Amino acid sequence: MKTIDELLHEGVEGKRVFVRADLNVPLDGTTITDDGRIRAVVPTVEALADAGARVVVASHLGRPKGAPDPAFSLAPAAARLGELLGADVAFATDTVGDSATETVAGLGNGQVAVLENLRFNPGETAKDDAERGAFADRLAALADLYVGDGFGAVHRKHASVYDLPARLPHAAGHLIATEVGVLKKLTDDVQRPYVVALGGAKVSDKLGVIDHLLEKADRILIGGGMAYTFLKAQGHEVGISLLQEDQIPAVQEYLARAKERGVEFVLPVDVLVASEFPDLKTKAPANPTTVAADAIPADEEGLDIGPETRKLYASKLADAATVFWNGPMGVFEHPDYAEGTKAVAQALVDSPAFTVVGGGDSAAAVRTLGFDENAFGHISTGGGASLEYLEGKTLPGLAALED
Ligand SMILES: Nc1ncnc2c1ncn2[C@@H]1O[C@H](COP(=O)(O)OP(=O)(O)OP(=O)(O)O)[C@@H](O)[C@H]1O
Ligand SMILES: O=C(O)[C@H](O)COP(=O)(O)O
Repeated sequence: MKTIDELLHEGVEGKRVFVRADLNVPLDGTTITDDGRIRAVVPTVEALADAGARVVVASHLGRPKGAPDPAFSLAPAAARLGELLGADVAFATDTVGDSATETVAGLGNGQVAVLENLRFNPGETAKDDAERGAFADRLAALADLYVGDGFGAVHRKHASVYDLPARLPHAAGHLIATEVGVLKKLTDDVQRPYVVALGGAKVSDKLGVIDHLLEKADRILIGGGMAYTFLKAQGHEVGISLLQEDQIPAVQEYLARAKERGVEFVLPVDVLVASEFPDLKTKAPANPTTVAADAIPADEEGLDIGPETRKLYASKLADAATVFWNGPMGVFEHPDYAEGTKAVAQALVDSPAFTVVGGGDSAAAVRTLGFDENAFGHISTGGGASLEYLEGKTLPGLAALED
């Protein structure tokens, strides 16, 4: 894979360089609530601009339906990028239309522009190769070179991620190089004990990675909304907790395989429950109660791990040499259900292990709960991308940069 350093060495002055970033940041209206993904692409944009390139930054944001939708505009992200660079950043109000063409044509050497959300065009995410290719052709007309640096989106076979690099000389940016370097350590030469903490809500998305981790990890801690499918698979009632009934047989198979292979699976021993999901807007007190994990009342749902589980998980993380953590332990957005996530984050901060946090929500949780991101070994900008990398899948956006 050619690196951006090689590209810079060859010279980029006056060249139009298309940087595929992942500026898919959480927004509250037009306010960015966590700018981690924008900060992560700054070194690449800065290096190119300093070398005199005309930098065209492009990204998706959210999942608009292939047509312009102001709620998903990249304008706030473009403004934030300008603040971080300390420079004016031009903004094109479309992706391949007149605004994009004029904005790119107006760039001087060392200047930066951001295009509007790539997913406003149906060609970006089209399943049909020809439709994606036609959009990629139009994007290619805007640039001379391509730099892939949107690690969070490399698992998507989308026009700007997969088809465009085939049409332009290309290289990997600094962020992709860092992310791949760190995640490679977890797949190739991991230091043991290797402990994995998994939480969050998307059980079915994460089963693939558990399948893979059974071959790699020494211990797997399960929390968050995932825990209830595991508790149910062990024969416990889980009330009205998040449950993926169709995944129970797969989970049972994993629990059995873990036993055979000597991989320790750790499940919550107690949980915080309430009869309804908390109000995340008003954050009104939720008054949860603590119950044993095998005694969840029929009309209540589990929303965080309990105090005994917090202690247990901290002790199970304490002797690790490597930790990978994906997914919050509870509904951390509400203060009454943030303690489990805080306890795991604190255990990682206290640990001498090499710690990697993966997943958009987990990374945002770490920052919004007030932890210093430098206290972790690495905070990945990839959610699905980091999981699919660990699963050993071929990621279209990395494969496209290989040749
Ligand atoms: N017990 C629970 N019941 C319901 N939802 C929960 C529970 N525990 C955690 N969650 C929710 O899970 C969500 C995060 O899950 P998700 O699987 O998306 O995490 P992630 O892997 O960090 O992020 P992503 O994959 O989106 O990058 C949070 O919004 C949190 O409120
Ligand atoms: O948030 C993410 O994981 C990436 O930006 C990819 O977004 P997507 O899941 O909408 O493709």
